[in-house]
Amino acid sequence: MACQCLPSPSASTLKHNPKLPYTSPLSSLNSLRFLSNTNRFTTSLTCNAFLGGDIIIPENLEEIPVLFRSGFVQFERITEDLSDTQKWGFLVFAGLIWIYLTARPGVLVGAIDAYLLAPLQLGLDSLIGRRSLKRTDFVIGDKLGEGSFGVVYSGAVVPKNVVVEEPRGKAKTKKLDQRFKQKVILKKVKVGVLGAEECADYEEWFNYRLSRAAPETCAEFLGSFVADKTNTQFTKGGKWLVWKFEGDRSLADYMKDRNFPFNLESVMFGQVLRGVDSVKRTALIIKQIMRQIITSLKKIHDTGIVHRDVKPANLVVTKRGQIKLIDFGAATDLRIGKNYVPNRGLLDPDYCPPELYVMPEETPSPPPEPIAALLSPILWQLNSPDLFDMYSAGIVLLQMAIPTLRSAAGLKNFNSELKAFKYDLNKWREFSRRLPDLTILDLDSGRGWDLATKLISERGSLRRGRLSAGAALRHPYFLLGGDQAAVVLSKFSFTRD
Ligand SMILES: Nc1ncnc2c1ncn2[C@@H]1O[C@H](COP(=O)(O)OP(=O)(O)OP(=O)(O)O)[C@@H](O)[C@H]1O
Repeated sequence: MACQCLPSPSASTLKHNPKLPYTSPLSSLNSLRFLSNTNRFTTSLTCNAFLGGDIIIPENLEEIPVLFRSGFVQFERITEDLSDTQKWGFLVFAGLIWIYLTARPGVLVGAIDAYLLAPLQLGLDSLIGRRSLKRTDFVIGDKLGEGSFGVVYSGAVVPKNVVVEEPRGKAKTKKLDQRFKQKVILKKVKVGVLGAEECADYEEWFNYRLSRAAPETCAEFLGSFVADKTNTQFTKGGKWLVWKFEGDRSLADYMKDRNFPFNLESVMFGQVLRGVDSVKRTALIIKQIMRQIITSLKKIHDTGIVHRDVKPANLVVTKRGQIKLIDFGAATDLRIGKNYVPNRGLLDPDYCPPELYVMPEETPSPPPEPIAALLSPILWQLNSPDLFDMYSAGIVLLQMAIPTLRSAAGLKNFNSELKAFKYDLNKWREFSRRLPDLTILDLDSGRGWDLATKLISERGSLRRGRLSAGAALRHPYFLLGGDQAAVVLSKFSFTRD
């Protein structure tokens, strides 16, 4: 029961000697040894830290948890020939290495993901046939959009018992009928466009990576295929990426509606918020949307990924009121330097922060992946690349809260004024000629406005100067969780308006 360095007073001694627990940190720690087997072990180590004495070997190793026990025995074996000072030096060094490897963006977790989880995912996907999608598995519906490297279509999975006729003549797409239940989104990668295939490969890589690291933040990725023949829809050799259909409309679509944000109220909260005035309802809906956006950004930033194209058109709203990030074609993984090309700014100018790039322009091209990964915590600490997305999130907040900024022209005017005021939002407020309606942001002593000023700003000489996603979620704006309460209440309510 006892360890070698300390006398071991029995529990009753401690009880009958009122002085003992208070006489010294050592004796109080000593008394803790009786609380549990685990405590006995860890406390013995700790009290020696107070004493600067020997590392102790508990007499009864059976009584400490297996993991600790084997670690302890290993440690003793390795450090057998070292002096006490060297042993402590060794421990401190190991602690620092641990802190470094687990600091953002997570070298250790990244290595586990790259060398263990990714091959495992590949193996499992191959087993269940997810990596062997083919052209005939899908029907293509309407065109939804077109970006620089791909054209996006709605579509559906062809059920096993259904035979689909190929569209003839000019009818390039099919109307999706009742037979096709499982809706999907397909992105056709442009053939013959410089860099298109490379961008598509990156987008695929990011989708697989996020499906392991933070699946709830983005649209579910189903995989890719290469067309095996040419017809009205397909070009032989052309690549297609496929996602689960997550929702009819993006946040941009909802914001175009004059009824915004009330058109999202039932989606977000399951019902119309009764007994709350319209200004407060507006504020609650916007807060819930912002909370979801910033929570997702925190999760992807924790894995070292910066999205670089955060905007309402890239946020899909699901039927259950979840906001999902899409379009990772411009994303970069700064843990290993994936899709990071110095001097390449890719973002929509309306949402782009003044620094234009995630890293300072003088940052060199990344070294080979393992070395880049080892250096990434330093790079991340020095440059905080995640703050790039936080600026865009700030613009989304302003657009939702200030109706005149929701139109393309209104946003452009705002951006040129802000630039003239050197990205100082308070100056813009004071001197803007357009007298913006800031009612929503000024509620609760201006918490929303305060958050906006801390997201929309220059980076400053230390390259901080803006709130990270984690810090933003701790901002007083989010601390009053009325929106969260409404979400929780909606889960208990069965009435839907
Ligand atoms: N998983 C999804 N579920 C529902 N809708 C989606 C999904 N993915 C994309 N969309 C819809 O398709 C549109 C285009 O998608 P996406 O932004 O990925 O394409 P893009 O070619 O990169 O377009 P752009 O460059 O113009 O943003 C989105 O605005 C959205 O409306």
